[in-house]
Amino acid sequence: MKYISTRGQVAPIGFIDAILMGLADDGGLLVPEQIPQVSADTLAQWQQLTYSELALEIFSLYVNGEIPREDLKKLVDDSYSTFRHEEVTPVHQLDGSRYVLELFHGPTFAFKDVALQFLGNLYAYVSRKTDSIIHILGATSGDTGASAIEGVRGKEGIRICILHPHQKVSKVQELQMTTVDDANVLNLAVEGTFDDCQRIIKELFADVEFKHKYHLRAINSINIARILAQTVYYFYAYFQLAKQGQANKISFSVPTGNFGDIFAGYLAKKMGLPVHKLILATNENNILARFVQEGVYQPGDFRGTYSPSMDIQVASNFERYMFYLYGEDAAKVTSLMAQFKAEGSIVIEGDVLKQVQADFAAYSVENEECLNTISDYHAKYQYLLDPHTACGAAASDRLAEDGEAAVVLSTAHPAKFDEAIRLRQISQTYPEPIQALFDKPQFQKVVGGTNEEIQKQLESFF
Ligand SMILES: Cc1ncc(COP(=O)(O)O)c(C=O)c1O
Ligand SMILES: N[C@@H](CCOP(=O)(O)O)C(=O)O
Repeated sequence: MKYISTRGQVAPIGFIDAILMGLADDGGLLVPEQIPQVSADTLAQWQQLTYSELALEIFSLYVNGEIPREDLKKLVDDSYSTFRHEEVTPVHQLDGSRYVLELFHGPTFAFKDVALQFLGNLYAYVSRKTDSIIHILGATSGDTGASAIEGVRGKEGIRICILHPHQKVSKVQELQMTTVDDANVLNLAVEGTFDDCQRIIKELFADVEFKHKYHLRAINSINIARILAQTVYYFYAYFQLAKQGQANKISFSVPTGNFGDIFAGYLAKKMGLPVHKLILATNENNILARFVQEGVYQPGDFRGTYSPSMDIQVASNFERYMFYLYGEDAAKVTSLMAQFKAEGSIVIEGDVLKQVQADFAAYSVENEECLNTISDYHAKYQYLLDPHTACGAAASDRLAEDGEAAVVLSTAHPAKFDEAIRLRQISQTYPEPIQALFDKPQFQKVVGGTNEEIQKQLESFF
């Protein structure tokens, strides 16, 4: 298995090189040269596996022997032993057709832990085996940062710098990142939005000389390892429902911002997982929902919402989807991305738009509807949704079809977003690790949003 760039200007590289490269050196995103196909027989065999066993099988398809199987098994076992639930990502049934796939049982109470516990251990492994310097640079709207820091804090040979939008993440998210006192962690609070943070890091990664000089590595979903690790829970959830005889028509509703999580579902489907429908749920920052509905990909005005981790306009993984939508035509992707840079929009129509609408259904959830969904589910199912998951649930309810088993991906624990929950007079008890954060000192630098300023910070930290 080799990895190629969506822009076609990187010679095929192996798994470890792809992880280390992060953003492709030609500015594109890395994808597998061929998507491995999983047969019906293999699916049947995988159905009885534990989460870790399943992850090992799926990763093996992509690692292709570059990491000995026993080492890969240890990496996987170590990564998922930190989860509080023995099933890692359990499926919770709400009623006869509604399910919640709980992805928040990892150390930082968000779905990011599923991939970032693994990627943190993988980086430590690669650093030991290949003597590579690992200097991680990431951007976060709140969850990736906390989770990535947790994955590598205190690890020898690794340093991590995370940019987050100053005062635009929840209090718990901010505390999770900034109360970490390990010397290998630097938190920069940027005066701007998540899109500013993401643009800055992408521009720094695209400066290949700077990237190589400072050994910059990615932990965002531009790194293909993130996507691969996130495919596993789609398979796992499918198997849990199949055991209940619910495998005929399964839809997944995915709270979406950077398009990484739902792209992992798309990849799982391309591998052969029988997914009926992928529902793309956005908040009021609804560029992606508008794209699916109307074929226009064009950022609107930034909206601060109750689901701040999805307050994203320009979605990283959109480019990976374009690559497959246009039949793996790297030249077409390159020209579309150049057009987006120059004109600020991409418009598609006709059969291509029909294909998008066959691949995804989409719905954007307004602030009030998000809160209503939290109240409704709490009253009806005695189940507390976080506001991101509530967007997924609202979209799922809106687009559900008869005879469908509807799985909503629960991407965060409600305790991370108590600001929104309190607006509906619902009180919750914080889990102990979250409560403990409020007594700790914080470490962060507030910085302006210019590349030069960030570059200077990195030069003195790395
Ligand atoms: C809680 C939560 N839900 C949903 C999302 C959106 O996921 P993605 O960016 O992969 O689309 C994020 C951020 O990534 C998040 O932190
Ligand atoms: N919502 C994310 C934004 C970054 O997304 P990623 O999946 O590319 O890391 C966050 O919480 O930081």
